[in-house]
Amino acid sequence: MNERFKRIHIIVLDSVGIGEATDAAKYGDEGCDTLGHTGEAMNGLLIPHLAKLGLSNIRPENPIQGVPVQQKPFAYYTKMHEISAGKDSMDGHWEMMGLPVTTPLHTFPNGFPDELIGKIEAFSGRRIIWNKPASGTEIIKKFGERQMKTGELIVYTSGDSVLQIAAHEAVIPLEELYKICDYARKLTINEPYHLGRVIARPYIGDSAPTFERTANRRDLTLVPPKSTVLDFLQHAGLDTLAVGKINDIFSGQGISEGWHTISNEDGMNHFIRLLDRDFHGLSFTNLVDFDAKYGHRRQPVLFGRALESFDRQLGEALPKLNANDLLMITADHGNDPGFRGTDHTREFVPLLVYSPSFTIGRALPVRQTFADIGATVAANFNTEKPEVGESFLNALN
Ligand SMILES: O=P(O)(O)O[C@H]1O[C@H](CO)[C@@H](O)[C@H]1O
Ligand SMILES: [Mn+2]
Ligand SMILES: [Mn+2]
Repeated sequence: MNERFKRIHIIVLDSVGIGEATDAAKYGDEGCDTLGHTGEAMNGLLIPHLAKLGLSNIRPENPIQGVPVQQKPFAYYTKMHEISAGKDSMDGHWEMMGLPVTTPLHTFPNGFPDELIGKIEAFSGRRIIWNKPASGTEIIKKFGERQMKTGELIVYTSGDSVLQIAAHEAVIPLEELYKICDYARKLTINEPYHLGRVIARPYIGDSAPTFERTANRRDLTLVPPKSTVLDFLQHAGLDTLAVGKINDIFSGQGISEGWHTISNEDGMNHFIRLLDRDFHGLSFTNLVDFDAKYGHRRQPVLFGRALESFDRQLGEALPKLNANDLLMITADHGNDPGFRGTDHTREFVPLLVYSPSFTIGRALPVRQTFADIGATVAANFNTEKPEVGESFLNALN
């Protein structure tokens, strides 16, 4: 096979956007800027490896605080528009793999219809409480102790297309929670629901102040309705290795091996171990703590510290890359911890593209869709091409 890189690695910094998208107003998100506001809250971010790759070069007119614009960046750098009709993880990741989500998924700002709730109650034999938007950590503080007594299911949603069920692990065993979520998933695939995800949200603890969500979270997405670049790679006999929630996001489609992780640190350790493995194809890693632990919680300083920790681990990973490796660092949407509300924000996402085979990095034109990533991967491995997306492989010298 005549290919440029033997291994391509994509790392998705979940929700690390780089400033409002041109269509941010449509989402009520004017003024959002995840990286900018995080840099300000930190009085400067200490992320020397991302800096050297050229993170601030993406917007030299408004550099991220603490991240100097480089004279000689190591990576090709740019930002990407999202064309999907939503700003959730599924939209972002599917689009990266050549399948933008053009029919908007439905959201339920007033809660789910009685018909659906009734069916889940009948199936589970448990009553449902709340059934409105909420922050997941707040809702277990509010209703967790009650759930421990009654065994009711806490159902909540958000600005995303999600139905989430919070359940204390000692009251509603994991296996039972997963079964209920599976059932809810089947009911909500088609119209009138067309829901992006059902998420199992288990937690532990004795009382409200000690409640803690566990890594047994499971995201049940939709099966991609068409093949993605992951499928094309798999059909071509290449490895498609998924770290973190990638496997869930694609419902396992086109993924040869997948591993759940418990934290960003665990995800990066896993990625670093994969670099020691002689595989042929794609590694695809999602680091969700930025989003789940800090973005939705609107904690800019903790968000910033998580970026600094990531950067330290990136420093361990970079020397393990060789000339046959291509690394792309990007994000799936924004989630500005300095913004109002608790939802994702419609932003440009950064794209840093690095290989030790490059002599120097340069600016790439702003990408019109995240699908350019998938198109580039497909071009590199000479597989079937996605319908959407333009490869930038030839721009990399
Ligand atoms: O508040 P928590 O439970 O973290 O939920 C958040 O996580 C969901 C999935 O990313 C989002 O839709 C938002 O609701
Ligand atoms: Mn996400
Ligand atoms: Mn999120």
